[in-house]
Amino acid sequence: MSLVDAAHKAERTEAFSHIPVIDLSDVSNRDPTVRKALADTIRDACMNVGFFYVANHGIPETAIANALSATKEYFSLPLEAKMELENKKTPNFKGYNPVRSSRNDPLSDGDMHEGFEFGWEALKADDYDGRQAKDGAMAGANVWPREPARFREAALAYYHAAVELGNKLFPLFALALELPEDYFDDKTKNSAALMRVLHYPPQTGPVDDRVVGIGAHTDWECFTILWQEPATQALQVLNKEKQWIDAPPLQGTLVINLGDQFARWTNDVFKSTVHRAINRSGVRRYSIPLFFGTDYDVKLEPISSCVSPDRPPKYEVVTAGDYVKSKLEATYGH
Ligand SMILES: O=C(O)CCC(=O)C(=O)O
Ligand SMILES: [Fe+2]
Repeated sequence: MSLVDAAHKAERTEAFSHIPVIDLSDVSNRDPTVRKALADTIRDACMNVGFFYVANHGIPETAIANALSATKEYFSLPLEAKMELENKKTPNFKGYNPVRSSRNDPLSDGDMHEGFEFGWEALKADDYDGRQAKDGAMAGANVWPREPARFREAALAYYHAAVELGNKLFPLFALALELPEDYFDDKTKNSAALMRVLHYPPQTGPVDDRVVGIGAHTDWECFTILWQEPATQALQVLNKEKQWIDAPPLQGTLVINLGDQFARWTNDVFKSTVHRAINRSGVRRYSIPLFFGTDYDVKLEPISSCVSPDRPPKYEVVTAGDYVKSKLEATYGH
């Protein structure tokens, strides 16, 4: 069955009611049969849900624990200290955004979370490899808080581990789209990956739908690798019946969800699914998404096998950088 036929079939099947779990133990296995089987499972999730959990993802628990403890300490600083690096003062919104300053859902009254964002940077500052200089419209050096002193190193160590995982997933996404495994290699040379650490204060009592942790939105890049705090339900994913399906944290897993760049490349064969988060748990919640995009100069043109006479191109062609920049400006620039 062609990709387009498979997409049409998926669009006719029942709305999803749970998020699948995919075991990544074989992510580096070179056996073509094993890789094809893994890619098929990923393809089903990408066409039907746009979200899946990954188990045995290979990111060391210590990298997660260090990033989390530095994040908690950072967010516990006084607001004035955090506001020194407010993201509106930096090119392309690197740095800190306070509670209610972002609108992921343009119709909302501001997201009930604070965050801190940064992009690619070598772990050792003197290993600068020039990648940031290739970001064009999205250029903007990272900024780092003075306190806690270990924040930069802990956050970047996790960032690099997540980018490494992302680099292993691109060949499987290519295989799932019946493309050569190296199809995305020349489009992902500069690691256009943005990471955010997020803190959601608890919202108790009646919650106004216009002020939730993060309002209903799709992500903008190819895919997101999301770590969410154990034991705290907050993330919800919208199915085609407009039902919110809970995506609770599952022990030892990460969530992978597709974003708009993949939806545009694949003419919606891969789904960029709407989601939101609401923290009604009564305690603070933290999460760490890494948004892995294509290089900012790449044009988001539909892949030919995802277009047919009965599935004409759905999106106008834009470059990845212009797309992400316009979304950043709409989300923070008001
Ligand atoms: O915190 C979460 O679980 C979701 C975060 C998210 O959707 C985002 O930052 O785009
Ligand atoms: Fe998101």
